[in-house]
Amino acid sequence: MRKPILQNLVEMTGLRDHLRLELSVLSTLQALTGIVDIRALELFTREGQTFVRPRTWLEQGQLLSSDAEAAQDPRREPLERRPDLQACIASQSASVVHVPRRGRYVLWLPVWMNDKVSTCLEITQSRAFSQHRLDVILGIFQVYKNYQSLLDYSERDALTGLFNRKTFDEQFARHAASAALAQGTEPGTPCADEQHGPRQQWLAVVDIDHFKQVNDRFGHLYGDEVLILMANLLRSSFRSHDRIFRFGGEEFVVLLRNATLETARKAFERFRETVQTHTFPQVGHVSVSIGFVGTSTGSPVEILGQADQALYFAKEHGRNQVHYYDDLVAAGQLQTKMAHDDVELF
Ligand SMILES: Nc1nc2c(ncn2[C@@H]2O[C@H](COP(=O)(O)OP(=O)(O)OP(=O)(O)O)[C@@H](O)[C@H]2O)c(=O)[nH]1
Repeated sequence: MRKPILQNLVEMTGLRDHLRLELSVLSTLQALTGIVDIRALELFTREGQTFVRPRTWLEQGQLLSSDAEAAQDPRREPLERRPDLQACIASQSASVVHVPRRGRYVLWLPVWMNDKVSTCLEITQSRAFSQHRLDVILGIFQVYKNYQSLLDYSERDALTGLFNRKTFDEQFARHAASAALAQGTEPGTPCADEQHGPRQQWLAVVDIDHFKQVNDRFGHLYGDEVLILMANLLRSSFRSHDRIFRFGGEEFVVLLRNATLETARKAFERFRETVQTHTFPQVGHVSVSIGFVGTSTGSPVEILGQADQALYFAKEHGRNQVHYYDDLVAAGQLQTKMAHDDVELF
């Protein structure tokens, strides 16, 4: 028996995860009669080009989702190959009914958030969309969008707009659990790249040097400004599928995905230099210290602890430096620390 729409909406707003929320709105819409296909398309940019891929889709009556990296998805295609969809996004419309082809009517619902679209729902019917049908769909879509933005708000730090520490804890614990389950096949577990060594995910802790002095000399407002500008530098220095978090205070965490050690080392070093050469209004120059480590082995607590150890080494040895935990251990400059299961670091 079909569940009443209200029941579906109640379930939808009980969720705390974007992908599950997406599945839930699609299954709510799918329950309407006459829907022949339904998908959530993800839009993303790589090296200046916009791509689209199905992230959630209907297969033999079942909704399936992929949370694999969009840039690696074999079903991705440049948006320019879908001129109708491209025109729909460019028009910034709340919804567009596509001209029927082979007796199919398609409704696109782009999800606009902070002037950007990264998701577009696509609903296909064999009949034209009546006004009543559009009203029902748009009502459900509005509930979904409101709830998405609430969820997004709770995941971000109010000052910088970066993901907050709570989000890091959730995402990183999930990543570690899936890497441990997959044992060798999932992202997070190194995969060989003959020329440049294994690719994996890297975690860096980035901390502004002597930030207390910035506050003391220029005041808290200028301190806040430095944090906002630092967040912007982070956003522009790393790729869109890397994750950046404000950990609290003047500390940030970067998760660099699918990179070799040399790429990671260069990316963090480049960021350190970018900060060093940047002029912050009134404040002038500031620097950052960075400690990083691979995330393929160890529990989240251990991984974070290792990056922190490398960061503190940088702090103790002159600041404005990048250190890789394994290098320090190999050189005998750091001792490996055993994590205790009963110690909750985050
Ligand atoms: N303006 C501003 N300051 C903050 C915020 N959160 C934390 N701080 C300040 O950040 C400073 C951190 O100081 P410390 O932990 O001593 O570190 P530091 O001065 O950066 O020195 P090192 O890390 O050792 O290089 C403190 O003065 C905090 O008050 C914030 O949201 N805004």
